[in-house]
Amino acid sequence: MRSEFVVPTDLDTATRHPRAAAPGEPVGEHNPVCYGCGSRAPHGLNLRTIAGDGLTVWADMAVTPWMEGGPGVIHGGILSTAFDEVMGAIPKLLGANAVTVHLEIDYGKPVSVGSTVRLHAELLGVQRRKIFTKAVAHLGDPNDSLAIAHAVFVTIKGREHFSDYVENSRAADEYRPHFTP
Ligand SMILES: CCCCCCCC/C=C\CCCCCCCC(=O)SCCNC(=O)CCNC(=O)[C@H](O)C(C)(C)COP(=O)(O)OP(=O)(O)OC[C@H]1O[C@@H](n2cnc3c(N)ncnc32)[C@H](O)[C@@H]1OP(=O)(O)O
Repeated sequence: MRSEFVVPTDLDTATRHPRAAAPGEPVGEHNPVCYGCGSRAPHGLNLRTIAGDGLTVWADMAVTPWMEGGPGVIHGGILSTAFDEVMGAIPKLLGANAVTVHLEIDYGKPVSVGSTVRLHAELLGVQRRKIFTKAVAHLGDPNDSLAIAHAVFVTIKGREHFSDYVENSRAADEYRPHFTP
């Protein structure tokens, strides 16, 4: 599948954080009301991302009727969200808080409503605050991909980054104590 994503050659060393989720364990939600991973997000994807070996993660997503775009197939934006979410778990394996600055998707085949898609993401490299990732969506054979995604995440200081927005959160009452000086 065609992709023009470029990863720098002068990468930093990247290692798994000693307290990162062990392989086979859930990486955990970064916000309980997150549209992608939040267990309390009423209309969300509720994705449960699992740590893989090394700097990899995976998640399964059942493609349900509300996800429809073209007749009988998933909307590309939903798949894009799922990719963003799963690749967004890679910084957590590094012990970092990070947000997406760049996301691109190559859609290779339609994804049927009723199927269960596996999304498998890996770290491509780290350079300063930038974290480069790749993910593949497939139905069981990673070599037979439905779509491929690439993303760049940039590390942030969570408290500073979200302080102007936290009052808009559904969970503002829970967050507010962490943001009060
Ligand atoms: C105690 C309680 C605390 C609780 C806290 C909660 C913890 C939760 C933690 C984590 C939540 C994760 C949530 C994930 C949700 C799923 C993923 C999403 O949907 S994320 C939403 C969409 N993304 C955004 O809203 C980002 C918007 N962008 C920004 O805010 C800024 O761009 C920011 C802060 C990320 C960077 O801005 P700068 O001013 O700090 O830094 P500059 O210098 O511009 O960029 C740093 C490096 O990144 C490169 N960069 C920037 N944009 C790039 C791009 N589009 N493509 C490639 N590289 C880019 C730059 O070239 C620079 O690289 P060089 O080191 O100089 O080489």
